[in-house]
Amino acid sequence: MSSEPIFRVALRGQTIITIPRWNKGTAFTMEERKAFGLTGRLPYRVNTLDEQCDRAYDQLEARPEPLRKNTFLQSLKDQNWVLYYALISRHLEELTPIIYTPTEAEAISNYSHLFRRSEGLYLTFPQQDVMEQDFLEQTRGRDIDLIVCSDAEQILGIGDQGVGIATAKAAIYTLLAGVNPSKTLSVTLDVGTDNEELLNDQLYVGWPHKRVRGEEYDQFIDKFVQLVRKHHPHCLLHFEDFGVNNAKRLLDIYRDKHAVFNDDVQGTGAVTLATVMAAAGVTESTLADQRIVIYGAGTAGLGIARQLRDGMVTLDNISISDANKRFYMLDRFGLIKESLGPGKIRQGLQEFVRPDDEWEGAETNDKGEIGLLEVVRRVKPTVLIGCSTQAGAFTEEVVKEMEKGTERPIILPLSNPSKLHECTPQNANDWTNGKALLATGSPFPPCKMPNGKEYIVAECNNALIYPGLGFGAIASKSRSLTDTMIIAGTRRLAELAPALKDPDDALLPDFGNSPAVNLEVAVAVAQQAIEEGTAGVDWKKEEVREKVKEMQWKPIYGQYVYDEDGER
Ligand SMILES: NC(=O)c1ccc[n+]([C@@H]2O[C@H](COP(=O)([O-])OP(=O)(O)OC[C@H]3O[C@@H](n4cnc5c(N)ncnc54)[C@H](O)[C@@H]3O)[C@@H](O)[C@H]2O)c1
Ligand SMILES: O=C(O)C[C@H](O)C(=O)O
Ligand SMILES: [Mg+2]
Repeated sequence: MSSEPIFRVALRGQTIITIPRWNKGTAFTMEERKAFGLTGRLPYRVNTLDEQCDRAYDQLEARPEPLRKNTFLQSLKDQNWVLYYALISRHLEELTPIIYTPTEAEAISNYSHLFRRSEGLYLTFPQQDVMEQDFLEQTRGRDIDLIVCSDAEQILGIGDQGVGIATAKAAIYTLLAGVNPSKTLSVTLDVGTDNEELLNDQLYVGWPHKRVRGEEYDQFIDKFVQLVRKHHPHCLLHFEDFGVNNAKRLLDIYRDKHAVFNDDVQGTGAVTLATVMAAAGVTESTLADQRIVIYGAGTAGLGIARQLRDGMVTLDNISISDANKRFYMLDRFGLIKESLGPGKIRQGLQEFVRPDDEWEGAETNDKGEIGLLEVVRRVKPTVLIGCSTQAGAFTEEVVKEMEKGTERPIILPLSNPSKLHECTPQNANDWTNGKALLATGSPFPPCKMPNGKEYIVAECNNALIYPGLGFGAIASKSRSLTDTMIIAGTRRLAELAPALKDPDDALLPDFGNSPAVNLEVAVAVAQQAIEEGTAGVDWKKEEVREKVKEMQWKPIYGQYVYDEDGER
């Protein structure tokens, strides 16, 4: 007996082949073609999904530039979801960087010029009087598990792009965790842009207006969040690439009221904690043993600091104030120290401010600021993390200075896309004679070690964990995604680090294994949710894995039966 799922579908003819959720193209069987009025709409030959993947892959390979591949895959997604996800799943390591980081950054910065077809929901500030109608137009009667939203103010490291990103992040949830794409919604919250180039571009498709800020902005966001809460109280609401003054602030406002998740704060914090845990395993030290310098104290920098700090408190049993002392944060005014004053010390950073007397006699610039080299010289960090968007900030001098103070420097240049990395892994490897333990935000090829061997550079990108964190919460019908659920997922990821078996191996599992890794994370998160009473299911601990697996959407077609009362 076939285990193929059966779908009862109420659409026929031209309609069914133009809806990507239902379209099978040449894979509609002869029986389906007859039942759905398709015999004359398709050429004779019935293809398997494998054959369709081979054809699409050949077409893709005919396009040499990554951006053209991205455009091709975008149109495939507009035509046929199963084929799109099946194709990418079969070439995961090659094609994830095409639909996601780093190529997606290029696609987003060219969004208005590459624009072909709209995707998801666009909520625009001047049209907010019809926000609820627009929202219901796309969600009425739908069972929504996940909403990914962005106001596109700080897209990766490329800044204010007006519109973009939410759709790529949602696709990764499906690809790597198995979130059903028909139960997701990507939302662009268009509140304008301060990007002059876009404002002056006749072809810019977003609202050509300066960004709305302050109370008006907050009211707009609140109106949207209240709609989500009213119509889909159980869905996970994922915030992506909001600006530094909004990301953490909005998370704090809404996290007690709904299951919300900020990927740049929490996802980045989690994947970085797992990486540092694995590196500490290699150096046979604890988290609390580390001296950590974070260069770039914005959304990601603060999220990482807090997550690593909470990791020390939970896993190493030290007090919060002791843990805070392990951190040295730098931003555009150099080291974050007391005398910078509140104007330069952002909300949330107070816990990590260094006392001035600790820095007496330090080398400063003419404004009294203490730079990275001096901090590294004095602190002798064991961990150096970059999330500053400043390409090349980890210079040879800085890295060599770090190497003098620690045997295995843990260096994580996390700024995306690739061209914004604080240093290349190969440079860090060369400058430390192969001693550095490395992970980067975007994919990089392996480093050549001085002994001729290759060192695999782990990809410390939140995509290795956020799909699993989110799916764990969705599957267990959790009312919130708590810090303890995030720690549970992070610990599971850290346990899977290849470096724990072989210290010369990568600090994180390979991206090619990311679906299996995200499943492990989702199971750990769901188990934790059940244990702490956040979950809305009453599964026994030992059945969680099977239940989570059963809920995963897979890119296979299934069999269609025509039914007037069926799905649309
Ligand atoms: N690897 C990942 O998973 C991951 C996740 C999130 C963000 N990121 C990357 O991290 C970078 C920052 O993202 P964000 O959302 O935190 O942006 P952000 O704008 O909130 O933070 C960037 C910070 O860097 C600071 N900065 C700018 N110039 C500096 C300088 N010369 N010296 C020191 N600090 C400087 C800014 O003042 C700001 O505080 C981006 O490139 C983003 O792609 C990576
Ligand atoms: O999008 C990514 O690749 C990771 C992260 O969310 C970022 O903003 O850089
Ligand atoms: Mg992001």
